[in-house]
Amino acid sequence: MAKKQTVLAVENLTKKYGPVTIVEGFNLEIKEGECVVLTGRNGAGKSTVLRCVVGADKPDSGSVTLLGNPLSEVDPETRRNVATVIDDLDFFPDLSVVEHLDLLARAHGIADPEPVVDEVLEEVQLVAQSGQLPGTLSSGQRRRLALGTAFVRPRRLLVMDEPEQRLDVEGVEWLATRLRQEMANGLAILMATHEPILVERVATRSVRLGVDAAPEAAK
Ligand SMILES: Nc1ncnc2c1ncn2[C@@H]1O[C@H](COP(=O)(O)OP(=O)(O)OP(=O)(O)O)[C@@H](O)[C@H]1O
Repeated sequence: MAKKQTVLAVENLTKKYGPVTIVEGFNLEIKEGECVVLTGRNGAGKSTVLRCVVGADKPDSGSVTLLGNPLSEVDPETRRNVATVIDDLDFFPDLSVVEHLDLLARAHGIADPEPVVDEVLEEVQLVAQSGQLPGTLSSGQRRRLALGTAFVRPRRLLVMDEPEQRLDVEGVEWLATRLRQEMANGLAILMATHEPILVERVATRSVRLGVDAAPEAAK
């Protein structure tokens, strides 16, 4: 069997805010088809790690490597392999749901986005809302749109911060199933979550951050 490629490697990452050390000496490796879940109490540093991984925040020391290239230096082609669902507030206010998905797909080189956009709209259950502007969606529908944007574009690594937020029970079940499919297709996933269903059904490994952190058994 072919050896699985390492998609993300984090080595010895340390991040401080002012004098306070939030994350110290953090290491992580995620290969294709694996999902690592970050758990821990509020303020433990989960989002901080994710922000450093996607380049939204700069670590004080340590390195983040994506598909073998240092994240700080990676070319746009490599960066395009990272899909993120960190926030669902930064939509274009004047673009409809379907226009958002279409734009995202085209921006990432999908020449004929219609089939994948239609499929994702169906899956995130926003067909009836496809012509609406983001500001008119319910909070759960906005989260569904944010998740949809990750699935209309090419991706090797998916980074998500509490993707379960504002999803209904069926939505969380759908997400768990969808993420398992993505892993079967070789996607690497890193997510922070407080949702036990995602930890139990999706995680290959969970890593607990913070002062109460204790090593957790690999599943
Ligand atoms: N820009 C910042 N300036 C100062 N402190 C910050 C900043 N961003 C985060 N922190 C602090 O870093 C710590 C970790 O925050 P982080 O958002 O990573 O936690 P988290 O584990 O994601 O928490 P939650 O489960 O509540 O989402 C917190 O104590 C927070 O107050």
